[in-house]
Amino acid sequence: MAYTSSSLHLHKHLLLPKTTRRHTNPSFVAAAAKINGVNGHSSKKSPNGKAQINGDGKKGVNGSGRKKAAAQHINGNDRIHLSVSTGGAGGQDGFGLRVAFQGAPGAYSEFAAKTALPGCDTVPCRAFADALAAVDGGAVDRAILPVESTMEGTALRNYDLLLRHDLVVVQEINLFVHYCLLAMPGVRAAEVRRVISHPMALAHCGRALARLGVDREPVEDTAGAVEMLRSNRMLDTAAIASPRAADLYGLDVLAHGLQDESWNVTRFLLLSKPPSPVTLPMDADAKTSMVVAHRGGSMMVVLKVLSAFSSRNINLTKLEVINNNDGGGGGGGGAAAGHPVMILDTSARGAPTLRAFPHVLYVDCEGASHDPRVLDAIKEIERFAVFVRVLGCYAADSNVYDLQ
Ligand SMILES: O=C(O)C(=O)Cc1ccccc1
Repeated sequence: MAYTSSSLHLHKHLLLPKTTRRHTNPSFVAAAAKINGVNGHSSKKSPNGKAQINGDGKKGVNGSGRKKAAAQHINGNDRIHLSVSTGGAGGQDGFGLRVAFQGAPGAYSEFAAKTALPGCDTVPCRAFADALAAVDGGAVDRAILPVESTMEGTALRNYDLLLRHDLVVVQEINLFVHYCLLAMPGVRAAEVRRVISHPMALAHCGRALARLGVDREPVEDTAGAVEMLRSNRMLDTAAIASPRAADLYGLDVLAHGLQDESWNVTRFLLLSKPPSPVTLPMDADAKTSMVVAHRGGSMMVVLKVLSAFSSRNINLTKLEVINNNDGGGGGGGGAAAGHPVMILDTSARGAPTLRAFPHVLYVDCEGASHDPRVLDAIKEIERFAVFVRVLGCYAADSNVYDLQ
């Protein structure tokens, strides 16, 4: 992406306040662990009443409300898995829904989809753009998209894709991403010359790969890398993917926990065609995501946006500043010549139009989009912004779900 951005929020303590971490094993039976302290290092174990991940897509496979306890050790953090009950991460099962994801079966995005809607049927797509086109065109009911990670901040390319479509955010899912190094059965670590994976996975494991002294090659997705190893019987190449992918494709795990940071969480958004098919429970904590386009002078605009929310006591969970061509000095992360952000404007009567904006903010706030305080804040922002589009209003979920 040619433009630059600066993330004012995406550090782990702001991304995931008061985190509850929930574990799902490959058959999606969940257990939960509550981590007090946000970075996973100081995990104070505390029982948590309920977790909500269903079995492997079949009704009634898990134990409703049954409590379980177990301990495991990853990256030096002891955690306790506590309880199991029905329902997806957002309390929905998703039976009968088709969810498009990018990658081959076993990709992290597929796990995220199954965590959100355990009963859904997942539909693999070659590219994220294909997944979004599938939901836009009505071929599937939802698409799942990774939009930010604790290690790399906002996935700007995926935000770009999201903004070009008339889709709404219906759910958020935070997934703990645990990377393994996988190879064909019998291959030893010393024989590996090259590692293939999704670019994000390669970036997240940069230090480990440098230590191994191997070449890196990006491919479409983590599970696709595993599939490629298997079908081409590659003996000098390893893939970075999940332990679940190792099981699924019958590969050996050469190393666990390859990520450079032990706390590696990716946030995914579940998207649907508007209007949102999800009704928020009355007592749900909600979040609203929006994009704000403005004329430049980012820092002043940022201050005004902050004031619109803070004067109404509304908390922000994300504020990302994008500037592409203001010649340097636009604030945030600086500026660089590049392409404007293309946003589909669905507000006007008639066909939605794709509009180009050089200065954009991505904002997530606490509260529902119909909450009078949030509505007022948006009205205030509209007085100085060029364009505001609400991307969705959904239940806030600060849990971090974990594959075992
Ligand atoms: O390649 C995958 O498995 C994906 O789903 C994309 C991805 C890659 C790394 C972290 C999170 C999502």
